[in-house]
Amino acid sequence: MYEGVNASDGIGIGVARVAVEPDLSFTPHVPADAGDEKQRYADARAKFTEQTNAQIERMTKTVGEEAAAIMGAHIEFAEDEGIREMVEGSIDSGMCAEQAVSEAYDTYYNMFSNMEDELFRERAADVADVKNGLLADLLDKEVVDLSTLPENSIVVARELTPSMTADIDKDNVAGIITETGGRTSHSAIIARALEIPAVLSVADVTKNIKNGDLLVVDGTNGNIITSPNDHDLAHYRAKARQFAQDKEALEAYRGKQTVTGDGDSVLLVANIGNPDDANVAAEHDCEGVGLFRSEFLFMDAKELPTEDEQFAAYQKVALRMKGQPVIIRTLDVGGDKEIPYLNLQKEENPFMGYRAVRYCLGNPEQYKVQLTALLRASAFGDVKIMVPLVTNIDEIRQVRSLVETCKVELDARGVAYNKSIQIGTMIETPAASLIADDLAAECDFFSIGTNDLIGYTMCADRGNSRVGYLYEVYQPAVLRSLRRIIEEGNKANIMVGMCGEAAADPLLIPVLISFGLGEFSVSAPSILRTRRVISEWTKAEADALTEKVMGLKTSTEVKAMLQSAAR
Ligand SMILES: C=C(OP(=O)(O)O)C(=O)O
Repeated sequence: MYEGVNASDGIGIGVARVAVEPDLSFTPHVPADAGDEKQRYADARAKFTEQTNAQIERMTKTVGEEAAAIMGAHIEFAEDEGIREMVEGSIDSGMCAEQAVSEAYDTYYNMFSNMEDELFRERAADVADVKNGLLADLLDKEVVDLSTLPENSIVVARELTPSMTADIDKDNVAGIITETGGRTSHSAIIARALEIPAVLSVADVTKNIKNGDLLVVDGTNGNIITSPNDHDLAHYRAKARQFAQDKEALEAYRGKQTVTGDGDSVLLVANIGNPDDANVAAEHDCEGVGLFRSEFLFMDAKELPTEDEQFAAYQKVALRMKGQPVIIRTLDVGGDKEIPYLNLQKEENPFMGYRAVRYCLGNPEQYKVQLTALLRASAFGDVKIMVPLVTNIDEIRQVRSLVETCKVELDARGVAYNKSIQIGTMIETPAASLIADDLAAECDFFSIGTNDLIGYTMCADRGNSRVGYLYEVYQPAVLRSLRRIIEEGNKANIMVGMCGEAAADPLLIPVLISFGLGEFSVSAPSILRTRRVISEWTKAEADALTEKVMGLKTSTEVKAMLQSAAR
């Protein structure tokens, strides 16, 4: 049995599929027969093309034709006549197919990556992908394709990136295990959004678990059971049934208003990462979107999305939410979110570095493209702009000034937008918490990003399990910060929401009700459960518990008291 971070609830029983990069090393040799060697190369090309065509077909259904078309370039490079002649020439002169393919594609890779034109430079990545694909076929190595997994697969990976999950077939994935990441890492957020049980931060799991191993993933408790016996299987099957029944019982909260036990309304909205997630959120009965992580649009692209591309994505969400609020966070790049084509310098301490609003304000022309797209989308719904990683008033003022410039430009273009679009800030740094009173005077709303706020307050990385005992929302320092932010926002009469994962923590919800949180933004699958927990607490009960909790001195005491009070 392995223990890890319980990142996404539920029980998954299935067979391991270890998604590691295959070892594509080979020993160059002189083939006995050049004709046979050319045939191996031809077979590898045919197999690669067939696999890529199948992938294009699947992606067309899941992510649309445009995104799927990108894969077409892979077929072009696999079948390119110039490259083919080069490979076959090398085979004729005595090279094995692996070496001939490797050298030919390396030549093209170097040629593309040294070109002036950015578009051509980007082709270099396609060339490298095709080389690896052909080598994998020649060496008979399996590349795990997450879109074609057999039923009841448990994906075992070092980490789960947004691009890996772009075409994941969630119906066939029974569980996820990764070597890195905590409850608020992006692997965890993705797993919860897909409602796949997940256990993260299990060291060396890609080495210790083998393809085909039978596994149980207990995402609720953070356990992985290897080689389960009949007794284990019966036990976990019963737990899985119970989990499904509990989920079914939550259906009673569908279509209901979100109110506390004594009838006070709060807003219950969803966190999303792409426009299609808005459909999922609506299916889970959200009351709007409290956080659209726009950086996922940028991370899934090969170059900066244009104004029209961004507008189309934001407009889609605005239309889907039919007038309900849609808070879109501007590009939150940096830290753990890398966007290779932005070519950001490597930094000693990326979480403290040139990221999020700092990067955006440092690249105002690029930022204006996003702000303009957001303004245009505001003509189609209640779109609000949210700024990440704010630490001082100047940043909010500069964003406001850029938004005003974009408005003038849109007026000149005769394009419609909401003239009084709201601009708010994430509160996710201790600095923002300490100046929450001043920020409240300059912002239309707050949304507390507890994922980062906990990390920055406690100086503890959310993905580092060795400091996991510090990375706790129940730490008194964090709770005092939350109380202060909510109080200052409420004093200024602006909406105060929370889009960090803590908003869906059933133990913390009474404390948040007592502090006066007005909006809970949670992952789509957490919506009904959060509505139920909110309905279980009256303000007076929440206040009584919170008064006791705020008198405690340690996170352990706080958690124990909240657990003993849980309904
Ligand atoms: C919601 C947050 O942002 P991220 O996308 O970094 O988790 C947060 O920090 O709470």
